[in-house]
Amino acid sequence: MERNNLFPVFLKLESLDTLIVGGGNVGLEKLTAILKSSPSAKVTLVGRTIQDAIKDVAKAHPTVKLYERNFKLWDLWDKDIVLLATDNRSLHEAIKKLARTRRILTNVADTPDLCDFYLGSVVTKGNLKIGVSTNGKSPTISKRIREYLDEAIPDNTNELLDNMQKIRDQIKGDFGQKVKVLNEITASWLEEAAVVK
Ligand SMILES: C[C@@]1(CC(=O)O)C2=NC(=C\c3[nH]c(c(CCC(=O)O)c3CC(=O)O)Cc3[nH]c(c(CC(=O)O)c3CCC(=O)O)/C=C3\N/C(=C\2)[C@@H](CCC(=O)O)[C@]3(C)CC(=O)O)/[C@H]1CCC(=O)O
Ligand SMILES: NC(=O)c1ccc[n+]([C@@H]2O[C@H](COP(=O)([O-])OP(=O)(O)OC[C@H]3O[C@@H](n4cnc5c(N)ncnc54)[C@H](O)[C@@H]3O)[C@@H](O)[C@H]2O)c1
Repeated sequence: MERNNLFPVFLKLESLDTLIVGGGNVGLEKLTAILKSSPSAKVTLVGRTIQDAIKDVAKAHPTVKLYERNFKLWDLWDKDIVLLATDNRSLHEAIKKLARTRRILTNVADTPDLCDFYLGSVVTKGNLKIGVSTNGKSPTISKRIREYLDEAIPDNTNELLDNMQKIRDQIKGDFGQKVKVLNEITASWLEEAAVVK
């Protein structure tokens, strides 16, 4: 069976610098996806033209900066992550090459072959976050799995995490003992979840 070899990570976009090139529908989609998970992400968006909807989003998010002009080489200089969302494929190929020489991780809209990483569908319940990837096979199925998990995972999951954190801070003893206790008290949670299922 084929398998998904992508390595998932959860980025702290408040302390990284992200560049989006393109101020159209796809630029808006990428910006919205980022801010939904990370409302204080530091994002610079450069677009020859920028949709009003993007301008509205930027007004509500002070960490988003907009530049209504063509992409310039120096836009890459202080960036960690780049998302390309223009309607110009050869521009995307050229920027991707430049970004690679600077070791900047790049996502290229509609061009999985040029992507260093993909965005995923995201389920969030308080501190719990689940990222879904179909390896680029079907973004629609990613979305459906997100909807399924969103329904299936109880809204009070964050209380469970808060309680576990308290218990984790209170348990004394060596590391091995602590891990044993934490596993024992959560074993029943898994059984209960199985019963509900
Ligand atoms: C998760 C999400 C995040 C986001 O981007 O916001 C995302 N796509 C979403 C939705 C979505 N995108 C598209 C449709 C229309 C139906 C369809 O085409 O299938 C729908 C569904 C809808 O909107 O209902 C069009 C599309 N997308 C890609 C291509 C190109 C290609 O596959 O070649 C085309 C064809 C364009 C064309 O043909 O013109 C490629 C990618 N899209 C990915 C992510 C990456 C793989 C994720 C994975 O592994 O599953 C990857 C590889 C790159 C990337 O973008 O990082 C978001 C779900 C949000 C949610 O949870 O609601
Ligand atoms: N809109 C969608 O949902 C969708 C779906 C599938 C595929 N696509 C494809 O994705 C691409 C982008 O789609 P879109 O709807 O966002 O297009 P769009 O025309 O709305 O936006 C393109 C953006 O790129 C900007 N741009 C072009 N050249 C630039 C440059 N040199 N520097 C800076 N900005 C520049 C434009 O000013 C504009 O803001 C297209 O190739 C489209 O075919 C879009």
